[in-house]
Amino acid sequence: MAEYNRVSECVGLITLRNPPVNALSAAVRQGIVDTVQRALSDPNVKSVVICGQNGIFCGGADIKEFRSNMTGPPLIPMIHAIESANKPVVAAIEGSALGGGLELALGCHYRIAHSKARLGLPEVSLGLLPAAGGSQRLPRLIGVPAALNLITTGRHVTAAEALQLGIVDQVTDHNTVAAAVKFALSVAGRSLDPRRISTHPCPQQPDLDALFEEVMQKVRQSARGAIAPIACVQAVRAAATLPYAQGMERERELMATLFTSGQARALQYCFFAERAVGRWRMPSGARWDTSKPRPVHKAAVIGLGTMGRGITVALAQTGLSVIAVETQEKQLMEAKQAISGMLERGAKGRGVAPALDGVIYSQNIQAVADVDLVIEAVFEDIALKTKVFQQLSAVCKPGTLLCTNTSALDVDQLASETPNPELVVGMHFFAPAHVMKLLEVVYGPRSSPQAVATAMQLGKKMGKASVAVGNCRGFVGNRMLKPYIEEAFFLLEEGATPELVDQALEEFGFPMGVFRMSDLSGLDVGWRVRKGDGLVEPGTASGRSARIRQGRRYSPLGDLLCEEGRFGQKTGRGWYQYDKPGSRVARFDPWLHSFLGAYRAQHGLVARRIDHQEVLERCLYALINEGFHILDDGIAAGPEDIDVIYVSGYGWPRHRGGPMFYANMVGLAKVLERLEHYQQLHPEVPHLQPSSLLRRLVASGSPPIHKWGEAIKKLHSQL
Ligand SMILES: CCCCCCCC/C=C\C=C\CC(=O)SCCNC(=O)CCNC(=O)[C@H](O)C(C)(C)COP(=O)(O)OP(=O)(O)OC[C@H]1O[C@@H](n2cnc3c(N)ncnc32)[C@H](O)[C@@H]1OP(=O)(O)O
Repeated sequence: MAEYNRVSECVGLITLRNPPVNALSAAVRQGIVDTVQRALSDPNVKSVVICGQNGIFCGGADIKEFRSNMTGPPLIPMIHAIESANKPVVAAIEGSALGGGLELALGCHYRIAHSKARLGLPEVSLGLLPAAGGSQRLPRLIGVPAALNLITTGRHVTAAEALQLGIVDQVTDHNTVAAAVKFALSVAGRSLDPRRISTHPCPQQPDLDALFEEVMQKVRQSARGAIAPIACVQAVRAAATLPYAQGMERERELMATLFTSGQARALQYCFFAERAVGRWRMPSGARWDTSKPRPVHKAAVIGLGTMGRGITVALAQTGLSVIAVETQEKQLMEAKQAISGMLERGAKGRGVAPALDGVIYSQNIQAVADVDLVIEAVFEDIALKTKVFQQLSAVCKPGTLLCTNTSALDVDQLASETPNPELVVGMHFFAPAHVMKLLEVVYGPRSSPQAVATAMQLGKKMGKASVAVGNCRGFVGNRMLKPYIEEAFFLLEEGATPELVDQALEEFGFPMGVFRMSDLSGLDVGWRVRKGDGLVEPGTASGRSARIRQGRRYSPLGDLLCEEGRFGQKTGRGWYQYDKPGSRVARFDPWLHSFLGAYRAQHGLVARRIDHQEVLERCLYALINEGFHILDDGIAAGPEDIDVIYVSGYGWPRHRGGPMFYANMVGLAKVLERLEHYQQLHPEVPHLQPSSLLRRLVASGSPPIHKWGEAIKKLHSQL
C-alpha cells in the first residue's frame, strides 16, 4: 500500500509500504493511484514526493504476482497519470529503484537519489523487458547507446553513474526524502512540459542502423538462445524510430510474447530458487533459521595451488584476514605473486584498494593457530588430506572450523580422522574460485548445524551461490555430470562426433559442449579418477566384452586419448586440436575422426546417424535422472538446490531454469518414457534406468515442481 502525508505545509509525501522491497503489488499500485489523486486534488499541495519505506525506493513489480491473475490498476496508466500531473512529482530514491520501480521514477518529473542507491532495469534477467514505458522513456532520457546497454544487460548503476548518465537530477549523501522535499518546494510552479520524458524526441544518433545491427549481433551471441535480450533491443529500436505512442504499442506486443514464455518462467524460477537455497535444511532437522553461524574474522587456506590461490583471493576480498600456507618455498613465492596480481586486478575492476595486507603468507602450518576457520586445498589425495586434518586438529584453537575443498573425496572419512568431526564440512569451490559463483557446502552426518551455518554465511559473504548438500561421491554437481559425460562417450561410439554432440548442447544453451569442456578442464582429471576406480585397463582388447567393466557399459575412449598424451587444451590436442598447447580455439582434428573410425571397426561398432534430439535426450535425461536419485537419497533438499548448482556452476542455460525445472517443463511422464526407451536399447547402462522417485512422481500425477518437496515427503512416508 502507499501512505499519504502532507509535509512542509505544501508537499504531498507518498510513501510506498510493502516490505521487504516495496514491490509494486496490486495494493501498492492502488495506493499510488489513490494518493496521487489525493495530492493532485488538494489545493494546498504545490508539489509531490514519492519515496519508499525502510530505505528502499522500490524493487519493481511484484514478481510473485506474475503467475497469478493480475488484478489492481495497471502500471502504465498509473505512471502516465503521474507524468501528466500539473504539479511537480519528485522521486526520492534510496536503496534500490529497479524495474517497475525505476519506471515509476522515470514517470516522475525529477529524481533525487541517495549516493548509495542503485538503479536499473533488470527485467531482462527475469525474461522480460521494461514494459511500463521504461524501454521508451530511458532512451529518450539518456540516449540510445546507454539505454541499450542498461536494458539488454539489466545491470544496476550506482547513483554517481546515474547522475552522469542523466537518469537522476541530484545525488545526496544526506536524508534523501528531506532533500527531495526541499527540491520539490524549489520547483513548485515551474513549467513541467520539459520534464515529461515521453514527450521528448529520442536524442539523435548517427548511423542508427549500424548501431542496432552491431548490438543485435552481440546480444544474439551472448544470449545463447535467450529471447528477452533480443526483444529488449527491438523495443529500444522502436523508441529510437517511432513516435512514443507507437513505441509503447511495440513495447506491449513484445512484452506479451515474453510474459507467457517458458523462458520467463524459468528465469523467474531461478530468481526465487537462488533465494530459497539460503533457507537450507539438513535431514537431521537442523535449519538455517535455528542454526547460528560462528563469527569468522580470521581464516586460513592450506595449499596454494590454483584452487588455494583463488580461495585466498575470494576470502581476502570479503575483508577477512587470511593466513595462506604453502610448505614449499618456491610455490609460496609464486603463489604470493599470483594472489597479489589477482587482488590488484579485482580491486581495479571494483574501483577499491586491493586487500594486499589482508593476506599473510607462511610456510608453517603453526601459523594458523588462532584462525576461526581453515580451508584445506591441498592435492586430491586422501592420505595427504588426512595428514593435514590431523595437523590442523593439533594446531588450531578449540572450535576452529575445518573445511575441505575436496571435489571427490569422502568428507565423512576426513571428519572421522579428526577429534571433532562436528567441526568438519566440505567447501567445494569451482575454478577459478574467486570468479565462479557456486559453492557446495557439504555436510556429513556428524557436521554440526553451526558448522554448516558458518560455511553458508561465509559463502554468501564471498558473493557465492552457496548450496548445502549431503556427502556422497561427487556431491551434487559432479555426481550428475558423470552420466552426462558417459552418455556423450557412448554417442561417439555409436556414430556421433564431438562436433555434433557439442553443437547440440551449445544450441541448447550451454556455453561449451561436453567435449570442449573436457578439453578445457583436462582429460587427465577424469582419467585419474577412473584409474583410482580400477576402470582403466591397459591393452587393446576389442569387442563388446572390452566395453563392459564392473558389470556395466564402459567407454575407454577418454583413456585411449590420454594414453596418446591428448589431455586437451594444455597439450594442444584432445577431442579437438589447438594451434599450440594452452590456446583456446578448438579446431576439427582429422586424427580424432580416423581414430574414432578405427575404434569402431576394432570393436565391431557400426556408426549410425545420430541427431541433436537424441544427443539432448540421452545426455540431459541421464543427468536429470541422477538428479532424481539425489533427491530421493536426500543429498539435495529440493529441486531448487540442484538447479542453482547447475545454473551457477555448470553452465546450464539460466533461461532453461536448471535441469529439474527443465524436466518439469518437458513433463515428467515424457522424461520417464524417453529414459525407458533408451534403457531398453541399452540395458547395460544403469544410469538410463529411471529413478524410482521419477516413477513415483509420475504415478502420483506429475505434480508441478513447487510441489515436489511435499510429494517426496509423502512418498517417503509411504515407504
Ligand atoms: C500479456 C502481457 C501482460 C503484461 C503485464 C505486464 C505487467 C508488468 C509491467 C511491468 C513490469 C515490470 C517488471 C518488473 O519490475 S520485474 C521486477 C524487476 N525487479 C527486479 O528484478 C528486482 C529484484 N530484486 C532484487 O534484485 C533484490 O531483491 C533487491 C531489490 C536488490 C534487494 O536485494 P536484497 O536486499 O539482497 O534482498 P533479497 O534479494 O534477498 O530479497 C528480499 C526478499 O524480497 C523478495 N523480492 C525481491 N524483489 C522482489 C520483487 N520484485 N517482487 C517480489 N518479491 C521480491 C525476495 O524474493 C526475497 O524474498 P524472500 O525473503 O522470501 O526470499
